[in-house]
Amino acid sequence: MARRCGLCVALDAPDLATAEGWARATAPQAALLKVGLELFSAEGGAAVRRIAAHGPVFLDLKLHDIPNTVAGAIRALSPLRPAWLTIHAAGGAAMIAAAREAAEKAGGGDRIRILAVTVLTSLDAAALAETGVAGGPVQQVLRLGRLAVAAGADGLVCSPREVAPLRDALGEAPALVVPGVRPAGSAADDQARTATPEEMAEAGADFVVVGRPVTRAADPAAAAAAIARALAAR
Ligand SMILES: O=C(O)c1cc(=O)[nH]c(=O)n1[C@@H]1O[C@H](COP(=O)(O)O)[C@@H](O)[C@H]1O
Repeated sequence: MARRCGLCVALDAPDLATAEGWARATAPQAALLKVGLELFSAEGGAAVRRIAAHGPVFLDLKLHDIPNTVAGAIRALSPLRPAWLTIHAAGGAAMIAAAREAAEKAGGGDRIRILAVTVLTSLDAAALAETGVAGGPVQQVLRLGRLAVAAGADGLVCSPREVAPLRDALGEAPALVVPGVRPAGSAADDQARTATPEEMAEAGADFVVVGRPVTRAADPAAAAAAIARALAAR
């Protein structure tokens, strides 16, 4: 049976008023609302608290540091109660395990779920090779995905192209969260590994993350509704 795939709207705004306007417009279509580095850097924890009034929050800070520092950051963030929080899988098994432990200690039944970012969707094979990683994105995503799930990550962030290989390798349990999704005809922007919502339909993702195609549309509510319809029509 096909999984339900929800829309996560990336609220990448320079201020809370703009982000909250997008949240209000898109919340009826959105399974998650994402507060990322730009909004959090501008507005701090107030952004998470305010956006949480419109729907479950995915706090995307992509933590990447030594285990003790990441665990401390998660303790400090835990009063904000985001549903999901990102760390970088490249931080290694000990860092991922420390993140999971900190999330468990911080919180009851609705603890923060840890998502490990594998290979950023803005990197193509050549850009990845420049960082010293040979073998291409799929191989590296599988390597980091296996490591992260074994170390305690609840889910993974990957590009549309790696969803099917990750499901084959890791089964149904880990949540797969997929940015880089672009409706047909919309600009790729700085994303390198993309697919349309329709192409995502059967691939087995739990959430697609979409920012600019929604937030820069003339009518963000209509753009979100169109993507939600495309995801549901599988
Ligand atoms: O962790 C993420 O959400 C993320 C990981 C990744 O590899 N690529 C990626 O684009 N993202 C985020 O997903 C969103 C994509 O936004 P748009 O490119 O505007 O749709 C941004 O908020 C990015 O920070």
